[in-house]
Amino acid sequence: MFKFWYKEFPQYPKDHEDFWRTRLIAHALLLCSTFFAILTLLNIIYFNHYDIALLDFIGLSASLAIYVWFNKTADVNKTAWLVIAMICTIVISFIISVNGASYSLFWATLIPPLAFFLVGRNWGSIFTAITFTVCAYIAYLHSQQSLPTSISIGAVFNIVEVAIAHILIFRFYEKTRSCAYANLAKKNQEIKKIAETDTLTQLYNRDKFEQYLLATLKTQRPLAMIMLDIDFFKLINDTHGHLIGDKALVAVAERLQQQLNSNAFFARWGGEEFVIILPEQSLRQAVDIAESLRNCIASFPIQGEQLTISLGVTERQPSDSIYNLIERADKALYKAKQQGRNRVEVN
Ligand SMILES: Nc1nc2c(ncn2[C@@H]2O[C@H](COP(=O)(O)OP(=O)(O)OP(=O)(O)O)[C@@H](O)[C@H]2O)c(=O)[nH]1
Repeated sequence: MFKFWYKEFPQYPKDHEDFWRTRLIAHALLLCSTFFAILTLLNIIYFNHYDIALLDFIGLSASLAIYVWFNKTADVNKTAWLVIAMICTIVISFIISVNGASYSLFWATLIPPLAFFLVGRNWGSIFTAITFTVCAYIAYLHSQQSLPTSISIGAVFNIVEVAIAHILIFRFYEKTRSCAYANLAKKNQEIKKIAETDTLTQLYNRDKFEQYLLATLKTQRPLAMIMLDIDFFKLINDTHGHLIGDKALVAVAERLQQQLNSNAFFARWGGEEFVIILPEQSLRQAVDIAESLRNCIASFPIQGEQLTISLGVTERQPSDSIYNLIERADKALYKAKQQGRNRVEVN
């Protein structure tokens, strides 16, 4: 039973902004259902108020239906709206049904924290204003009609002041919370980018490449891989120095990137070696792409030197692990180097 109510939503992990919202929705719906179930039974068995029992039963069915829908769709935003609308209706109808008895007005104080957290600061302000306006209006009617449980006109002003204070405090609180989450999400994005990017070329780095390849291999879809290396790169460093060598590496990476289409996953393997994953491509197609890459480097000088690259190509076999695949591409590259460089070889 509790597993059902406290279902984990994998799309909202602990560091996700909506993690605690999913918890609050589950708790609110659990409380509403329990509350309505008890009231339905009490009204049938103890008070014999069948019409009120029917309303409570409708409340019970609504909270259960919302929960089932929430479990199915995991749509936090829409469910948050349904929950806050339901709870506001319950609170307002309770206040009206007991003709604004002073104890009932305290229940209105539940609305600001719930509404601000569930539907944000603008709608939170509106829900709070509506609920407290109803309270103030009822208090005002009492003062006009001089009912036995009459609330003074001063109480009306107090309710309005409390409403404004609630709105201001909860707006501030909600703004602080949402800004903190937005900053955290931005920083997490930046850290993720740094962790997966090669600082020199701005391509993906080897860690990211291995993660990507591992995930792609799990899909059982065809793919081809190219491993390439700049020929005699040591000479560039020795002749022009490492800074020019760095510039040449960046220029090679940019030129190759321009040649590849957006489906290709291009990463720096390390040093002057690069790797490319070509999803949904056969060996034949990958060899054509490798030839076009070889050509685009060999056609124009870079940093005043005519560079060339050697490339090894392989395609995925059904039983491949990440290591088999890399090993075959590496062997093909070794063959290209052995056979004279500036060429494409297959394994
Ligand atoms: N400038 C610069 N050089 C690098 C970088 N990473 C590796 N290298 C250099 O790349 C060179 C690679 O040399 P080798 O492994 O001997 O290979 P090569 O000279 O390219 O010869 P072949 O691969 O056999 O064609 C070394 O001089 C490394 O210092 C880098 O980030 N920047």
